[in-house]
Amino acid sequence: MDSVPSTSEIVECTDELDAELKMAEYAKNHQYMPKSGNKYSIEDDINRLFEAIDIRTSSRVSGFSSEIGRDALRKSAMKRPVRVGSSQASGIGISEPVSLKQALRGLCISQASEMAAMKKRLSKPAGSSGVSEAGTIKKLYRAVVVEANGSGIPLNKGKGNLVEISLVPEKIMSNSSDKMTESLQVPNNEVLNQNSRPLDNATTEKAMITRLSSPDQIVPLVLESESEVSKAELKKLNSIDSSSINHAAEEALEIGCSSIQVYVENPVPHMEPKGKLHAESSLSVSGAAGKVKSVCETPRLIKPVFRNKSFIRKKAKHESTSAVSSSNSCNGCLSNDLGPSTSYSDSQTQKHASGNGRKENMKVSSVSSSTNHSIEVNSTMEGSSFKSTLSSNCNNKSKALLTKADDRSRSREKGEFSQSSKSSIGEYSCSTTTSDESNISGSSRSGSRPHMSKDLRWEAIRSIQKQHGNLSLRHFKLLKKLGCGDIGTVYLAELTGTHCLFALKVMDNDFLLSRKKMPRAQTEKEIMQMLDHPFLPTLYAYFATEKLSCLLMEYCPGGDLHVLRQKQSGRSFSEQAARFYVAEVLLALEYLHMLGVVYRDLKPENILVREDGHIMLTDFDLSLRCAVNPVLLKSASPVAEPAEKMSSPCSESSCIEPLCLNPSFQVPCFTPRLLSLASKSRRIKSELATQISPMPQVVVEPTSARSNSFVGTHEYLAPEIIKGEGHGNAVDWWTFGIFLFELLYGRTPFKGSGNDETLSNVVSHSLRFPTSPIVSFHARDLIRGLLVKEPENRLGSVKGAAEIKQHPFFEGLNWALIRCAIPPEMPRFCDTGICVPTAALQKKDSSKGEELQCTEDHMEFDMF
Ligand SMILES: Nc1ncnc2c1ncn2[C@@H]1O[C@H](COP(=O)(O)OP(=O)(O)OP(=O)(O)O)[C@@H](O)[C@H]1O
Repeated sequence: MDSVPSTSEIVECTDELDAELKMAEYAKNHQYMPKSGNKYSIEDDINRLFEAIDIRTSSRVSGFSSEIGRDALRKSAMKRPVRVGSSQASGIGISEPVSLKQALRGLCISQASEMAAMKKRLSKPAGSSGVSEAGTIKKLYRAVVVEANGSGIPLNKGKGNLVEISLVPEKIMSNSSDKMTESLQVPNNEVLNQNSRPLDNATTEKAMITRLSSPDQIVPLVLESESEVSKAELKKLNSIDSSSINHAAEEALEIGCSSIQVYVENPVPHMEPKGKLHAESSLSVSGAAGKVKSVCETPRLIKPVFRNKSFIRKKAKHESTSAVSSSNSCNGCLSNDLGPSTSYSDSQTQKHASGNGRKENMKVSSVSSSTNHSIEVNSTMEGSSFKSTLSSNCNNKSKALLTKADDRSRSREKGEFSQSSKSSIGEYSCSTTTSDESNISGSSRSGSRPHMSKDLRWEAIRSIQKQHGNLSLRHFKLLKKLGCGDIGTVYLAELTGTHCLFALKVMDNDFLLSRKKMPRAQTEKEIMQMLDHPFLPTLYAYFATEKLSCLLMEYCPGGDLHVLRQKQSGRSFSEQAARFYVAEVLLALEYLHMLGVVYRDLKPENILVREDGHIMLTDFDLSLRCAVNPVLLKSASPVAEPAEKMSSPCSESSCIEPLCLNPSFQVPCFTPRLLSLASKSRRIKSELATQISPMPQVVVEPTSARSNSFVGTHEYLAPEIIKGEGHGNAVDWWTFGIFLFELLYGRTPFKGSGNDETLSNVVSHSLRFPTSPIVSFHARDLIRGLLVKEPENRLGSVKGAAEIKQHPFFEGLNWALIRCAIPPEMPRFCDTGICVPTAALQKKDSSKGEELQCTEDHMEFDMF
């Protein structure tokens, strides 16, 4: 296991750069030194940033410099490439031959601006805001520096109005391993009837959260020794705060779990299988069904509106969105119906004919499930996890579905619903790079999450906080169970009185502690706190009681890609559809890598489909946190960039077609079209490339991250993980290759008859493509590049996502606007049962009787 330095390292081997840097250094020393102690100009900042990313020196300097200003700059520089990456992702790369300094200025200018703004704020008299100077500095410092105090406790406990900026984690999570013998389970059937049981404490019934004990569930195991998980970890988990992330431990004691209000009918009989876990609960899950009338309104696509719009049920005032700004659109307040709007109009979506205030009954039935097991090498455990279910919200009537978690039941749903035998290997050991578990830079404040800043759910949360203080479980109505994973159960929850819907992940602290899964829960929480990306979930709040820890997340109603794939003809996606999904996943992975997160558990089951048809990559408890350092590389393949640009079908600079690449330099767009032959095209591209000075490329990939953990999913495990050779970021590119393969061919390439055979195949079998369906050369070529067994030769291992994005398979794709592209498929709520005619539904229900019976044999209850 290699150790990874936590320092920034910029690699640039050209003399030109040396000269530039020397010039910058000279300029810094002779001209740009600030005249006074605190009067810095932007130019100064730029030069300081030069210094901060100095190739030679920074590589030798500790990443934890005690010199705050320098450290902040370095971290800013580290953060900066995230934006650069975004811009690359947006196809807004530097396209003209400019000097290195110009290029770096371009890269650093906003950093400098930020610094200038900060300094301005710093120079503000402390008294003006009533805050001490020290406090102000502390806040500002916090805003740009990832804390590494090891405690996980931010300097400011989120009480101020500090806008925090998520930055790159400096260190990897501490070595930890999970040896689990049991996982959370789910109830088979539950009915949460809002209507018949009005929300008040008098009528609140206890709900039970059950855990199934599925023989198929294999649990994460411990490969490496780990320090004992203790109460201290729980404390740490709960101690992290940020504005709307509430720490309600104290409050929890006050309110207890009885504050969870769930309306149920006919509680499920208490089953007590072997290895059961019992606990008194304040939640109850019922097996009987209330009924929800539902009207399916097929989504009418006018213009894709990105996120936010459908999880708030209250009628909202119109908010227009444009293609470009749609990601910020908040169409959140909808009707009083349960669930999201089905209209995709950018301007009229919020006008939902809802049954104003009318309460609905929900019928929760098991329809779809997918296995998503965790595996442990040294020990196995029973259990199973759930796949997403869809609670739909067609205008007046809705029927929510509940998935259940038994493999046997899944197998019986074959043909119609998802069935996945893929299991996540959850060994949680560790890594290499120095890690500071307290590096939590994220904040749940909407202000620090630009792409979600207009989301009305933030407002709803704030309003509750204003009225009641901290957010806690008592503020939510749990509408139905969405699924159950290794570390928690996810519910569809409504913030009472706001009509805002969320996915609420509830974790049992005792369970986490006893199963040594607390580190996983903490990892997930810490990672989610950092996220602010259209294809990654937003964490609205975290709160905890003595018994429970809760993550309040964005609700994603469209099921997962595994389920969706099963529904395709031939059980595989068309190439166009696959390209769309993998492209969005690629952007999500790129972003995660920039944050120092190696995802490690990519598979269709972990990719949820939003209401708008775009994806959301979830599940970070097996991810690896590590140091990531911006690296400046001189382009080794000057052809690549121009090639991408040459591939554009359109030269209109104003073109905003998502699938149209907008060339940023003047090349006649017809040229490559006229020279359609590949060889001619390549030659032209090559010639053009020589006319363009290749620019150094900033790469922000955790290329040196190493871990020996045995983590992943059998069919998706990279050879280096299986061989125990230690792994790094390249594992995500391997899994990305398997993922693309599965989407296109409907199966994974190395699957054997059993897990052992699968692992053996991964290591020793060469890649073979099925003859059917027909898949293009480019797609196969990309898969081939990704499924290279030696990680160092694998596509993406050096330059990360940037390398992969340049592959011809993605030719013509506008990365910047893919979030506005029309998805291959819009979630059809009917598919999940919401609009299924009664007769059909009854048929489904009766067909599930046997399955439920089987499931119950392995059911155990864990009452929170
Ligand atoms: N934000 C969400 N919106 C809708 N459904 C969700 C959301 N998050 C999770 N789910 C559903 O809940 C299920 C359980 O999720 P969870 O993340 O707890 O477990 P998992 O995905 O099985 O992974 P793991 O066991 O590794 O934690 C998922 O499979 C998914 O179906």
